[in-house]
Amino acid sequence: MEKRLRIAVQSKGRLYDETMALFAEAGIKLTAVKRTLLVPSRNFPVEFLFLRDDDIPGTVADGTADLGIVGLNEVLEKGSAVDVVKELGFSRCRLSLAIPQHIEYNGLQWFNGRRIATSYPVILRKFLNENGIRADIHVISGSVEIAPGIGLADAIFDIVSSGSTLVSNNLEEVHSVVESQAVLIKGAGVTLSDDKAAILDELLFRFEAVKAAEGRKYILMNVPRQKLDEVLAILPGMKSPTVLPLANADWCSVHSVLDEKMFWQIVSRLKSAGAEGILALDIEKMIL
Ligand SMILES: Nc1ncnc2c1ncn2[C@@H]1O[C@H](COP(=O)(O)OP(=O)(O)OP(=O)(O)O)[C@@H](O)[C@H]1O
Ligand SMILES: O=P(O)(O)OC[C@H]1O[C@H](OP(=O)(O)OP(=O)(O)O)[C@H](O)[C@@H]1O
Ligand SMILES: [Mg+2]
Repeated sequence: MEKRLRIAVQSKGRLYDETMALFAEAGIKLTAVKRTLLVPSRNFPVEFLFLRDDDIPGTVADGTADLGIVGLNEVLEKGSAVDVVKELGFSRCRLSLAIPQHIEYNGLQWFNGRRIATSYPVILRKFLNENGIRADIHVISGSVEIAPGIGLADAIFDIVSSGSTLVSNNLEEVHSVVESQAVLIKGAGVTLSDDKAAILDELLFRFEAVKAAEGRKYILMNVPRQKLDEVLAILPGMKSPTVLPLANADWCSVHSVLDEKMFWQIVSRLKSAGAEGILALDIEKMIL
């Protein structure tokens, strides 16, 4: 039987969409089986094991899945024997301590003797121990941010991203403990078979190509030959911009790749230097 790399992914929730989008951009398609736990790809030797995110680190650690995609926060909380193979750059958030607004906060000592509600007791306990804080940890599995408002706790330790959940619950972030993002994990110290290692290499190669293209634009413009040097001096090309002749010999077409942010910084300079018909196109993949 053909070897497939088994990857545990979240079945639904915040990680699901971006995880599936990453595989789609990497050209990896699923067979159209809905509501199945184990779904093979129809064009790449992987199969997806759809799970709740809490179960992903353990499933990878015990070898049921070869790889997993999960938030680093869950990896740290579960303490499972897994290694991070690659940081994937999405679902960025942090685990932070937050207290009711308008409380006079005098630093971490404030937490001494307080009750802190959280779904991440392991990470919190470790942090408190390291900082010599003795506090009560009250474990709840969801809606942590309402705990202070209903008198269940004095403070919370929870996921923060934009901070809007805290604001709408009259809470203030006072200390960020862990930065998290989605990560690709494998069993700690596990050596994959040659077949599976080759599939993982190809997967990582494709993820790199997708990532390299993110935030980059392919730009094209028409430039009078006389102004070519001036325009080229403005462009920070990957290596060197491509210059192509046009039907009108006085003009040429200049192509380059640049950061989207950079595009806005230089577009008016390119125009003033004589460039016309400037186009900026999305890049789907980029192999460096
Ligand atoms: N607001 C946010 N912004 C960015 N990333 C987030 C945010 N909230 C959570 N995450 C990340 O996404 C992961 C999954 O969040 P989600 O809310 O889907 O988890 P869940 O409710 O525990 O899901 P499951 O049903 O699979 O157990 C979190 O562990 C965290 O890494
Ligand atoms: O800082 P913010 O941008 O507001 O994000 C933080 C919130 O996002 C997550 O909840 P989510 O929205 O996934 O809802 P949930 O409580 O159902 O998990 C997390 O549990 C926080 O409450
Ligand atoms: Mg969960």
